Amino acid sequence: MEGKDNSKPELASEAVDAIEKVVGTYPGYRRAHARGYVYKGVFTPNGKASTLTVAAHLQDEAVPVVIRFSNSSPVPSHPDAHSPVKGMAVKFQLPGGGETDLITVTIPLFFAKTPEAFVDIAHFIKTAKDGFPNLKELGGILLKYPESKAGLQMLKEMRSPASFATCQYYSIHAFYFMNAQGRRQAIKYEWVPDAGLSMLEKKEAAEHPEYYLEEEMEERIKQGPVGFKLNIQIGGEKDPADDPTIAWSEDKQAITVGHLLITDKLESSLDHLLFDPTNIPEGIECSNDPILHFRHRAYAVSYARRTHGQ
Ligand code: HEM
Repeated sequence: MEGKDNSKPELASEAVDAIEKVVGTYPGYRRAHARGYVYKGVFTPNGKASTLTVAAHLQDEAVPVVIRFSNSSPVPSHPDAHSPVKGMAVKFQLPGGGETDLITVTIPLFFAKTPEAFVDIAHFIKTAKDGFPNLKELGGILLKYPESKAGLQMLKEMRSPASFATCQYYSIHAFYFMNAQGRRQAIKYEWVPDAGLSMLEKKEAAEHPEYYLEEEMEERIKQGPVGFKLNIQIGGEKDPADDPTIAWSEDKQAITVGHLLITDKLESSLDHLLFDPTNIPEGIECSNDPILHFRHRAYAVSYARRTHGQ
């Protein structure tokens, strides 16, 4: 796939090495978002995306999905409250065969604009507490990468959620929808929880059991399926499609294109699934965001290591 990621081939391994250098190596685990729980469910599109894209899972047929909720920390034993940013990775089975992935997190911005900046920032981290970088140390980096300020500030202010089911999740990156006439439209994705938003104060989260989010989901699913709306934000002329450090203007209406129901937990958090943000079907294209394309390579490095006993 042609992308705007022109970074040197070895940078993907360097990025994963840099994470391992800060936090250590945990064989068999993902090098980021190490602790996660896998569920299954059904996604039902409502047809509203069909004028914008021919993507098969966004037409009118419900499709099976696998969902992995995760803590963003690269340390699998890290308590839930210590890594407030959460991930939601969804694998859709396409009608007619094949799969596509949509990976989202509870923060709308990323702190690095390029793969080189990500690796440089990772090298800048000299100490970590509980496996997490000391954000105060990152002050110097803002002089070099002023565009990182908004993302780092947001990271600092994040609170842990009451539940994986009470967060809004963002794709951060833009993608292009392509319709039957070949028209291209930049979009971003958001999962909006049926249960509404609910976050915990820092002190409150620290008083919860270490892995309260797994237990909470277990109880919640016993009461019935957990739902999310899939919304798309339509990019305007002033919304950059290739820069993950800049949020799109909030003033436009999101369009709901479908609904997800999560029904059951699947076995094993130490799963061998690979979610790849560039794994997209006909009718969707990656934007030129270099981080988006770089993730394809970095995730392959992490996947190869964790599935080969490293
Ligand atoms: C330079 C930028 C980034 C690097 C180097 C990076 C690195 C990684 C790595 C190594 C993994 C583990 C992959 C695996 O073993 O399967 C991972 C997982 C993940 N990343 Fe990133 N990441 C980056 C940016 C992002 C961004 C912008 C998002 C926002 C959506 C994101 C969200 C996630 C999520 C949700 C997972 C867990 C996926 C799963 O459940 O399998 N990452 N990342």
